[in-house]
Amino acid sequence: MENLYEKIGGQEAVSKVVDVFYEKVLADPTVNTFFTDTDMEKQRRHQSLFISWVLGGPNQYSGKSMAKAHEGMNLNEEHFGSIATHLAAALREFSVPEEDIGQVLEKLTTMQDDILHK
Ligand code: HEM
Repeated sequence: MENLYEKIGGQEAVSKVVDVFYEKVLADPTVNTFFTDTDMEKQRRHQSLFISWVLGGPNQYSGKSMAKAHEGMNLNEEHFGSIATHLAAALREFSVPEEDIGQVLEKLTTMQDDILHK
């Protein structure tokens, strides 16, 4: 991915995107029940570092692998679609061009097999 991380505005901007993303996730009954026992502050921190790396920024994520992080959740395509849609919508709110959003979604799709049915 050409450096979308820099284009968006670095770590600070990504953190704002992630805040908006989780507002949407927590308001969505399709997926919010998975997060009832989650420490959302830690989750936002990890997700910010992870998304930064996805966008072509520094690799500072030191959390679990995607398979490990979602182990025992038995997530399906619908769950994945909701999460991806909320991330796309959050990026859109920060005026990220559709073409760039498409690239992010493509990259997330490559992780689908690691995340689902675990
Ligand atoms: C695009 C797909 C996804 C990405 C990139 C992603 C990314 C992440 C990351 C980085 C973590 C943190 C792991 C850690 O702290 O070590 C995590 C944990 C988690 N994710 Fe995902 N995730 C995705 C899809 C989903 C879906 C579809 C769901 C459920 C609907 C979900 C629910 C959770 C939950 C509940 C946690 C654990 C929170 C806890 O430790 O309590 N994720 N995910």
